[in-house]
Amino acid sequence: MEDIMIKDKIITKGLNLHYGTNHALKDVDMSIKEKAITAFIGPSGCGKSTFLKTLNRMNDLVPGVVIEGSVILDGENIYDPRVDTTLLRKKIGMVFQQPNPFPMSIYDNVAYGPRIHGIKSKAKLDEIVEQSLIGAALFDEVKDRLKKSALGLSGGQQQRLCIARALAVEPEVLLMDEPTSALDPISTLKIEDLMSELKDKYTVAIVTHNMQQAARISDYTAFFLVGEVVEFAATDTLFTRPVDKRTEDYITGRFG
Ligand SMILES: Nc1ncnc2c1ncn2[C@@H]1O[C@H](COP(=O)(O)OP(=O)(O)OP(=O)(O)O)[C@@H](O)[C@H]1O
Repeated sequence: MEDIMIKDKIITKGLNLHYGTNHALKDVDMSIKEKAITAFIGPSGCGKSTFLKTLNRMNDLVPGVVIEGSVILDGENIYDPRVDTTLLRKKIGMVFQQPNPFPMSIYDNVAYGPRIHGIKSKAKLDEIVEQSLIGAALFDEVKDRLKKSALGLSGGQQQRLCIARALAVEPEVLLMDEPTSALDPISTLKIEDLMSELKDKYTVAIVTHNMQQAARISDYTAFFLVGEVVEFAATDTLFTRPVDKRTEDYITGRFG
């Protein structure tokens, strides 16, 4: 019942991706619900990151890549040649495994995207920076040193800064590729808490190696195996009553 009422933000249909001769995604059909967290799990090399990156066309520039099928965002195929990828990536932001702040001040990191999109007013930028840092649960820790280098922050703070940087251009979807795998347990918990807050406003998709993390924070989970989605369900269902034997073997730690 619940599934019917929640809107699909992104739908993939018959999505295939080849890196040269490597068929990395095989006929992936999936729906990513609006304002929910969807997690992608599965053993190393099964295509989780590749799938995540197809959702904002980050694989386009990989030499030899061939992508077939469609990725429908709010009813429109993002692989339509008329789509402006800069605007697409404004709408669908991304956070990577290693925090990657630019070598500039905390303020300038967050203001970077809005400036590129033409915002010049200092008052407006000040407001965006503050709101984005608040949104990323970082403001209180950095409000007295906004002009200091972002590289002086801890790893966990840097990752929240990267989230603030993504939020600053007002995205609708946030893609996160193992955002906590380089962080200590306390920073990880902070990011997990933050993600639960973010889903009130944003659609979130996360790749994680950590099944407990997927079980803790996500609403839906997809289990990938060698480029295929073996099972996709509400997280509670997938972890307690998996339908496919391979899902059961994976979540009970029999392989992976
Ligand atoms: N840029 C690339 N060029 C060529 N092959 C690639 C590229 N990126 C990934 N692959 C291959 O595509 C397959 C899927 O990789 P992908 O990184 O999506 O898996 P993953 O499930 O995210 O793995 P991991 O959990 O180890 O990050 C692998 O066989 C990988 O070697």
